[in-house]
Amino acid sequence: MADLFSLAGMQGPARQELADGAVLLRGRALADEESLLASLDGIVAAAPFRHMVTPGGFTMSVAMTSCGAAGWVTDRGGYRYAPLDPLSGRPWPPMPAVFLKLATSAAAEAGFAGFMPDTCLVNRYEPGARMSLHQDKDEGDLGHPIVSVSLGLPAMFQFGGLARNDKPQKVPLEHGDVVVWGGPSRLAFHGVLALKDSAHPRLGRNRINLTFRKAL
Ligand SMILES: O=C(O)CCC(=O)C(=O)O
Ligand SMILES: [Fe+2]
Repeated sequence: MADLFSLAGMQGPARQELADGAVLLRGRALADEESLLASLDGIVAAAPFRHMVTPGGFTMSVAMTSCGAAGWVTDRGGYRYAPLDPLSGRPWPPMPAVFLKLATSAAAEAGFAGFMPDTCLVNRYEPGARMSLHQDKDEGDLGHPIVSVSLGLPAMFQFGGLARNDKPQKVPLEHGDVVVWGGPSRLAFHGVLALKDSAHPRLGRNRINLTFRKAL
């Protein structure tokens, strides 16, 4: 008999509350897979992935690009949102309609109706790449949630509390999963453990993460 678990690919319930204001929507992006990947190709052609440097001088293992009215950048001068891609000196590629529709509808499902992101950070993890525990706090108004879409290789997401030393839960994320956090969880510490090597049928040895935010 087809129950919720078999429909969700034996991964557990389609919707999982991680904390107050934080929801995992399993497989939520799968229906838009083809148009998301086609749009992604367009973004990367115009604004290639690059490994940026932290203010402390470390080169990030995750390669990044952005689309939308601003892009998240880091260099020796700090973290910030920039209206122009520093590589090209031109505006970032526009946010594709399918990106915006997925982000706004997933946010609404998670309880954040009216979310209107103006930036999407595109993260590319190759095997071994990781993102250490951090808070997203470079945005002007922390009243808006974050919508995070996972594509390609599976990863172990860490979702902690509001203090750096709160023990994070380990949340396995797969192709098509969407995590939304805001409200009381907006400043939750989170990160991604080093990506294990394998191959994804559509994205090869890569995990792509789309992080939607209202930055400006
Ligand atoms: O790759 C992820 O799942 C998280 C990315 C993230 O936390 C960020 O870009 O700030
Ligand atoms: Fe983050």
